[in-house]
Amino acid sequence: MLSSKILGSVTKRKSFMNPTYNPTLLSTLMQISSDTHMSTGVDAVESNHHVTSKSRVNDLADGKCRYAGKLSLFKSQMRQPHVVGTLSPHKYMSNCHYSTHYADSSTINSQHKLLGNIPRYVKIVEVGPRDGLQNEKDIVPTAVKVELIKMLVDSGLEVVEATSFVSPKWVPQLADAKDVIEATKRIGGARFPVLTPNLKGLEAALAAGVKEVAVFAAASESFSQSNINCSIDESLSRYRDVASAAEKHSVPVRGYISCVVGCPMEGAVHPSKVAYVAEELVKMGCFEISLGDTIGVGTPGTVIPMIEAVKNVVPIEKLAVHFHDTYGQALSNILISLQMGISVVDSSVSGLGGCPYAKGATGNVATEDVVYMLNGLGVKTNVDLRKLMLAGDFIRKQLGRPSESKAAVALSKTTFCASKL
Ligand SMILES: CC(C)(COP(=O)([O-])OP(=O)([O-])OC[C@H]1O[C@@H](n2cnc3c(N)ncnc32)[C@H](O)[C@@H]1OP(=O)([O-])[O-])[C@@H](O)C(=O)NCCC(=O)NCCSC(=O)C[C@@](C)(O)CC(=O)[O-]
Repeated sequence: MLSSKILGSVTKRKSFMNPTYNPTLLSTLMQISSDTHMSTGVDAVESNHHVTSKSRVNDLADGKCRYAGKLSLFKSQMRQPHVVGTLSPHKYMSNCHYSTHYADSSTINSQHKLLGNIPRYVKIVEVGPRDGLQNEKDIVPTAVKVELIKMLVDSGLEVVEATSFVSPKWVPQLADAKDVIEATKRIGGARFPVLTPNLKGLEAALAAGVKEVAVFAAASESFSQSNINCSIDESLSRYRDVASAAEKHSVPVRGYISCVVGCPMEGAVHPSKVAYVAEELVKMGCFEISLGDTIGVGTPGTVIPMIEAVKNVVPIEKLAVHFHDTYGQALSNILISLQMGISVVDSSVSGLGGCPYAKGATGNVATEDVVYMLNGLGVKTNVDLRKLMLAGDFIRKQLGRPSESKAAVALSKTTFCASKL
């Protein structure tokens, strides 16, 4: 029902991109595209290209040939050089604005129809230092983890999941959890939750001075066994103990659910299984439930029914989404989740990540890509994309491989050199 409300017009329209059939939608898309490109264009450090583009948008807004005009503007912007600079702070920290301004009232109306439910503010939960680095082949030095966390906080992220108090035999990459937490006390300025799989983990986290924890269950039995060595119900019983002990220390507990649409061993996961675990986690006191597509197989077609099932038992305000991007579906899944009323998104700088117990799963959706999309939608995040990219650049250099963020790669590349044209 809801899925047909949200997706109905998409699936029914044959000529989606043809202005003859759907001028309003095309106009919306062109506006988003042109504004998004404009935001890239604003980064054209030494050129005034963006000024020209912006005034042309404004001129076109009241013109008769709106669709044709915007189409040609879009095309011309696609051809235009965007000298976006490199990540050297000198060039990159220029006068960039990654925001979107809508001038055209007709597009605002159509946007309202398509994007009306999207929240004005989205809280991003940065999971790179934990979810990202837990999966690295080589153990990342503590000092690098701490510098990364510092840079992420500096970019404006208000929640940075720092590490896990799990068995170092299972996840040796995070065996330095205590030292990382000690260092976060000097950083301040954000919340630094950690994962705790049992009372032992909680006790160690509390002793280290942690102020917020997360428990992690699964909607698939096989994944629960391979990730935490117990069944779903056994894990829920452990987490009840963790939650009640945490409550005594006034420490908030977040709940994760892995494999919300698919499991690497069992295949498709029924939404009712996710709803069951979500309800139990809320009953034990979790303030937020993060719905994890651990292996990144979801599409809006499977994510919508899953969220519908969960929101029947858990208020939507308590839900967060956590998408991996294995199949390139993460941003579309995030967009649909926002349309359904969710306003908390987990992501990982530079697209780091994967789960050591989910073979083949690639990283989380890149935080840079999420912020870029949200900026394009005019949704506030309080994250400075330039500074975030510096954090991404720092960690990718440390790891010795390129960023998985499409936005970061595009924005940091000099794709054309204006002087050569
Ligand atoms: C849950 C356990 C501990 C069970 O592991 P187990 O082997 O069944 O536990 P055990 O109670 O038999 O203990 C075995 C040993 O571990 C020790 N131990 C036991 N607990 C702890 C602890 N907290 N901290 C430190 N040490 C601990 C314990 O003391 C003992 O040490 P030994 O006596 O052999 O020397 C283990 O399976 C584990 O640590 N698993 C962690 C797995 C993990 O971290 N996975 C990745 C995070 S989840 C994820 O990434 C998904 C998510 C959240 O991002 C969302 C998504 O995308 O889906």
